[in-house]
Amino acid sequence: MEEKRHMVGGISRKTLERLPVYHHYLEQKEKEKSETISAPLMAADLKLNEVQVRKDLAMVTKTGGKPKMGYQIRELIRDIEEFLGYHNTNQAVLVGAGSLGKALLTYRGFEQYGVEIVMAFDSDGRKVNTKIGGKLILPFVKLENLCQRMNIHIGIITVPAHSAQEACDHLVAAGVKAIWNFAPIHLKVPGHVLVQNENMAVSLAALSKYLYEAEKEGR
Ligand SMILES: NC(=O)c1ccc[n+]([C@@H]2O[C@H](COP(=O)([O-])OP(=O)(O)OC[C@H]3O[C@@H](n4cnc5c(N)ncnc54)[C@H](O)[C@@H]3O)[C@@H](O)[C@H]2O)c1
Repeated sequence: MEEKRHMVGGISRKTLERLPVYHHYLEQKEKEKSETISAPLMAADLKLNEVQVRKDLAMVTKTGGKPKMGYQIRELIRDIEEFLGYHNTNQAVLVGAGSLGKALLTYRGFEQYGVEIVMAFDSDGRKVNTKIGGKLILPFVKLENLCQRMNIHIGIITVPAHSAQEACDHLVAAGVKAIWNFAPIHLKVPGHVLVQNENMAVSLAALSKYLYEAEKEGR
């Protein structure tokens, strides 16, 4: 079961998490007017293992790299987008239109990754029927019915930790299959539902530890 949680559609989460990194890097290279890229250069720039990069790219691209020339950047970008489903737009709803929810609702970049937040739900009557980033905030009690009717498959949780499981249960009951969770809590979901946790504390802990070690070593 634990093993299954590390896999998404037969691919390891770690691999899946590297693909958007490659995508972003390649877009940057394209902006700099590069047309081709080699696996060793990508690996060195991204501080990754070269064999790993080659393996990941072999999984997403049909064309493969050419000796000396490497990969065509445009083709590689297109292949990664196709692999990750960036071209199929999935509608998402957000639960909890507070500070973080507001930031996500006003961010325009998610559509590039195939996700469109269509509306939000909140239990605070003062927020209901207002709009944030052009998206309507609806009463939490309407979540199940509306998500079911609209066939929504992605739910974003930005409520306080103590309300997150409740929000999650309603999303799952409404037919949501993938949850992007920002609340610092482990959510219990049925086996067919994928939870992607965004835990900023983990990233901050890594930064703190790095600085602590660097100070100890006098770097
Ligand atoms: N703000 C950040 O930068 C940040 C960063 C990392 C993680 N988080 C996490 O994200 C979550 C939200 O943080 P925030 O700072 O935006 O909080 P917030 O208090 O500003 O917003 C929470 C919102 O959720 C609503 N809400 C509460 N219970 C609800 C329920 N049962 N159903 C529907 N709506 C409900 C509230 O009315 C409020 O609008 C928290 O779990 C927090 O730990 C926040």
